[in-house]
Amino acid sequence: MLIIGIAGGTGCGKTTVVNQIIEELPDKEVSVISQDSYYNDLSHLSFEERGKINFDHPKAIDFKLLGEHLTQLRAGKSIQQPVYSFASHNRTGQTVHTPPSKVMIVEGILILTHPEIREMFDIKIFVHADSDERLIRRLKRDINERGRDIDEVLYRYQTTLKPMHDQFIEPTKEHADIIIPNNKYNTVAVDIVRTIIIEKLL
Ligand SMILES: Nc1ncnc2c1ncn2[C@@H]1O[C@H](COP(=O)(O)OP(=O)(O)O)[C@@H](O)[C@H]1O
Ligand SMILES: O=c1ccn([C@@H]2O[C@H](COP(=O)(O)O)[C@@H](O)[C@H]2O)c(=O)[nH]1
Repeated sequence: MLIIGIAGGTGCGKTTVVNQIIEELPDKEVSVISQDSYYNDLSHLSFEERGKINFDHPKAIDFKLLGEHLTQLRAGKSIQQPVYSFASHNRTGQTVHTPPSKVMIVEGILILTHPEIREMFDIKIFVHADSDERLIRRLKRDINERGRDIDEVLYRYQTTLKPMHDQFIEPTKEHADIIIPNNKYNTVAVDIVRTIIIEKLL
């Protein structure tokens, strides 16, 4: 099994890059795990209380469960990946059956901050886009797809997102084996990563 970790600040294009990489690859051979699925279970809190959580701090992530799941997958066992709802800031209670595959891609803003999780990746990738570009993309995406308004996105950006990015996320770039510049769509980098994966699948 080859486990690839793909990190980078919000809006840098991680999900887009992952989708581009797997587009032409056989479904059964490559699976994706999103760090978003491993936000802590916040069912004990009200919607208002959940909305005040700092979702950009490493403590917001259930790294224990993510580590257990990666260990199970490596041992050839399937996992039940939780499904997360950005609209309700919580796990939905549903899960996605995720079997082990030859290549597992794990993507998320904070996945390279945790030493033991980092150790589990055979290849570590950091996707880079400038912060103004990321903010523009985040505004558009969160308003169109995640049920947010402009005030919510800008408030979160100023209070937690930017400080947490500078403190925790940007420094993990130094752990990366590959840095993908993604201010513009980067088909060359996507092709290179796909080639590495195809070699593993042969
Ligand atoms: N290279 C790019 N150029 C322009 N827009 C992009 C690029 N990559 C991603 N996007 C757009 O930016 C938004 C955020 O991308 P996404 O892949 O969800 O980022 P992330 O998963 O890193 O938060 C999406 O609406 C996506 O379509
Ligand atoms: O309930 C939530 C949980 C997380 N967020 C924000 O999501 C991003 C991480 O996701 P990306 O897809 O990498 O952008 C993170 O910056 C959190 O602030 C949220 O808004 N609500």
